Amino acid sequence: MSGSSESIADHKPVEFKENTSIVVFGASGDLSKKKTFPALFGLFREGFLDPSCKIIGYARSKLSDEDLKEKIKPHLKKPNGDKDDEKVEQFLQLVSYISGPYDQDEGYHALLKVLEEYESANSIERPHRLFYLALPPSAFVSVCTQIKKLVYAEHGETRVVVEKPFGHDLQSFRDMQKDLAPLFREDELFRIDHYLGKEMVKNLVLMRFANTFLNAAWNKENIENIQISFKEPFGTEGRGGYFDEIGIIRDVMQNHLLQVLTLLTMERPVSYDAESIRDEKVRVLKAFAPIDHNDILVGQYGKSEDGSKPGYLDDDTVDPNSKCVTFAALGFKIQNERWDGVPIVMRAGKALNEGKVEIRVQFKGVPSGIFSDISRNELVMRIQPDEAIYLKCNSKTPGLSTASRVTELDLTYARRYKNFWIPEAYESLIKDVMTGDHSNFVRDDELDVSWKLFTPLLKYLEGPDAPTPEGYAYGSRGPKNLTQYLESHKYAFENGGVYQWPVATPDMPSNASKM
Ligand SMILES: NC(=O)C1=CN([C@@H]2O[C@H](COP(=O)(O)OP(=O)(O)OC[C@H]3O[C@@H](n4cnc5c(N)ncnc54)[C@H](OP(=O)(O)O)[C@@H]3O)[C@@H](O)[C@H]2O)C=CC1
Ligand SMILES: O=C1O[C@H](COP(=O)(O)O)[C@@H](O)[C@H](O)[C@H]1O
Repeated sequence: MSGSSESIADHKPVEFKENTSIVVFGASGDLSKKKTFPALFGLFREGFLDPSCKIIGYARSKLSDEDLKEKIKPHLKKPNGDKDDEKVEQFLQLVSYISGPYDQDEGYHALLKVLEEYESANSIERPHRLFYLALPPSAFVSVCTQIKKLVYAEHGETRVVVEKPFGHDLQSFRDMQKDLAPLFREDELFRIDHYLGKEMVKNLVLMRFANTFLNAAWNKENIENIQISFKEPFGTEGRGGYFDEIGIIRDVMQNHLLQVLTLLTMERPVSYDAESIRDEKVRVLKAFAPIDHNDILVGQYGKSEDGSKPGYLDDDTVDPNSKCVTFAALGFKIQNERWDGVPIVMRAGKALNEGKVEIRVQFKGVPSGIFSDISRNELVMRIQPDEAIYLKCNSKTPGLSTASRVTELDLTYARRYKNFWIPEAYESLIKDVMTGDHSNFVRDDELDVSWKLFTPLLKYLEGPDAPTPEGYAYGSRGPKNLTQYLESHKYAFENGGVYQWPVATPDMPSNASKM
């Protein structure tokens, strides 16, 4: 493992602008169509992808250039969903397709020919080649081996982007890393975790370290508990067979949510550069206590209450006795000076009552005395949908009443920032690859520590003593024991859960806490 600041810092990144070819492996697939090409289009539309670039789709499927263009075209839209036909046509001019195998030389010879033709036609001496692997992980090593052997830019710059999953557990991650590490320098590899490209996740470092009031209170003395929650309103419909081997913990917790948690809990990096940030993320991860198998709540969804939505086990591709976890709440403890004793809950579920990803930081209550039954402050950072940060605080009810009530300091992006382009996660991350900025990509040693943390839990949940997941109805909040689980981690549901965000007008002053 490299994991060292020197290896990347020593190599000053060049920006990929002109002289750039982008090869999308797995171009016939789902990710390419829905995310990779639309993100390249978004960057092109916004002027961040040089019109002199060449974009080549590569996959085994026998497609023509036109077939690929037809496949991706419906997904090339403006952020508001409108079409921009002129821009789409200009973008598609840059795109072509090569059909070839992933593990044999022939397709790569054809690819090299196209790359060299483009580079010589444009008198490019130091080519920039970006290879994006929108492929299942089983193909990563063959493709990377062939890239290195046949299309690596010997006299220019090569960057390789790989998608999660980075292994299935600690051993498989290490095996994959052992195969990939000799091929590329760590600064040439970009491991995408698309949550790191989300606007609110990118805001965490700034919010925490550029605001004295937050920074000063960000510790066990002031924070009662932390929750990171991921809710999706749909099940694994049609993907059950795939999901059965993965489960919700591998799908979003070991990667996306853990990234959020490390950014939320790490110490102040010495600078904003990629290695300083990633060093701190690794440092805090090493302070995580092993996940306690008795401090988890796992669930699997059944049919919706009205019977209209199928349960997880109704999928024909799923083993009828599967104990696959589609909902999990996990308790974390960080054993360092800042966080010792603060309960942290990460929870994620499919087929829930809504789609939402958010962070909740609940502060300690104020001393009793002048107030009775006053709510805690709670900072909510909503990652999606509709980015927002709001701080629930106590304030006098306006008017004659002196009663306290919960209100909020509210930064809702859509209200605060008008006509502002907030890039999609993949747009933002591909832009980072072009500039050579690794801050929002996952380093090898981060993965090693995170797999070390999660592998024992996964082995337990997939082993002979695995608990049977608690059932919950499709479209519900999750397992019935969730509320009790959260309360046992010191989460206080204020006013019995009456508070709704946002509430603009005080309508129930009689219910508010008395001073
Ligand atoms: N889809 C999504 O929204 C997300 C996907 N990812 C990750 O991105 C990667 C690609 O995902 P996705 O596009 O959904 O995957 P697909 O299953 O659509 O595969 C992409 C392409 O890879 C080729 N392929 C499929 N199976 C194999 C195989 N066993 N061996 C070699 N090639 C194969 C196929 O192209 P052909 O046969 O033409 O060569 C296919 O079109 C995966 O690692 C996935 O985990 C990450 C986040 C979200
Ligand atoms: O990686 C994955 O993430 C998506 C959720 O991503 P989001 O950007 O839509 O929040 C999840 O649906 C999928 O199962 C998982 O593989």
